[in-house]
Amino acid sequence: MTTYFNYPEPALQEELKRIANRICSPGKGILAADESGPTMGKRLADVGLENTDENRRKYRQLLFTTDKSYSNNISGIILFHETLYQKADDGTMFIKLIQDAGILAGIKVDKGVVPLMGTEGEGTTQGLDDLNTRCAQYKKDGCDFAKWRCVLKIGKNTPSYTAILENANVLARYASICQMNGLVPIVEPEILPDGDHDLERCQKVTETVLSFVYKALADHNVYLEGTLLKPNMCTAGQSCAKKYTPQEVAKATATALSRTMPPAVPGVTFLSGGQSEEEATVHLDAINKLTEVKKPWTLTFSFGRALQASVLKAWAGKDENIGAGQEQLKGRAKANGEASLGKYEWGSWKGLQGDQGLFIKDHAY
Ligand SMILES: O=P(O)(O)OC[C@H]1O[C@](O)(COP(=O)(O)O)[C@@H](O)[C@@H]1O
Repeated sequence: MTTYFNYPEPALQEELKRIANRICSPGKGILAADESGPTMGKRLADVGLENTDENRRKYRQLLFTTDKSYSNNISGIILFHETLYQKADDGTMFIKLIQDAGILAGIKVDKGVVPLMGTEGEGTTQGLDDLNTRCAQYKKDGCDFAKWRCVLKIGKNTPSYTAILENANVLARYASICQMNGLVPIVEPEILPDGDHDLERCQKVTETVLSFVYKALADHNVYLEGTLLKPNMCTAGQSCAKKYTPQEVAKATATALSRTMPPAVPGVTFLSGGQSEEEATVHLDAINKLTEVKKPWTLTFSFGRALQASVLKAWAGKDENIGAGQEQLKGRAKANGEASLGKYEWGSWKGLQGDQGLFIKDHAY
């Protein structure tokens, strides 16, 4: 084994670091609006709408025509391929609306989860084959960062060594291809909340998974200052009888990160993973308020469901409700922005969806 390797050229390092640090601007986080077609179909069905191109476009238009003040709390938006090339009613490209609001555009580049043979229902994420070409095009088309999601399951025998190793490696390979093309990779090894495991088990699995991820990133010469991590918060399984306080969740989460994640990484952008909107905000706030564990990174949000559930409910597919939906987006984004600074007053913005859980069983895809 040789220990010789190169980091990216200085100009590329600067570019990647600049993007990652901008996403981590104080009081800001990411709106994950990158739901794939089938996932968006479920969201639209919840408000009685058909999963058509036009309904998806109209919903995303609502998000991106929110008045620019939402950029006080949103530094980046993750898009799905289709959305990147869609336009508003007046012909303006969505990506232009996003950039004009001072927000960075990101793109989901994975192509979904496929089964891993010989495992107990585990999977890996595909999409590497043409990734280099796609990343080069996305950069040209205005994207500054990318996202790739892997899923791991907690069970008696899972996650298996096979799944942990394979998912860490595919994330590292994805990250290196993104960086070669000037895109900051958001590395997302999501440990699903399904199951009756307790908080400690989730913390231990998170520590193991993240230690493999950072070993793989090192093995692939990934430039850590130009990456972001999108992990699950450490919570007990959805069907665990024992309930934990936000402070306990915060301590488990911060401890798991402090044991595995290098300080060179600028930030953590948590996924919401089926928590209610308010629960995800309170947990993020508790993590930032915690003082007893070292946290040398920005700790913020990259929520999908927990930023959009109230928006969808307020909109309900009706033009006259567009403004009401946008108010929900601004309110929740502001609450999460405060939480990313540890300054959220719990319960001060319940939104329409508030405490209602957003859990989807086996949310592989
Ligand atoms: O199943 P899909 O369509 O890939 O969506 C998965 C979703 O999971 C996320 O990674 C995290 O979303 P949540 O915050 O709702 O857990 C989103 O970015 C993405 O939209």
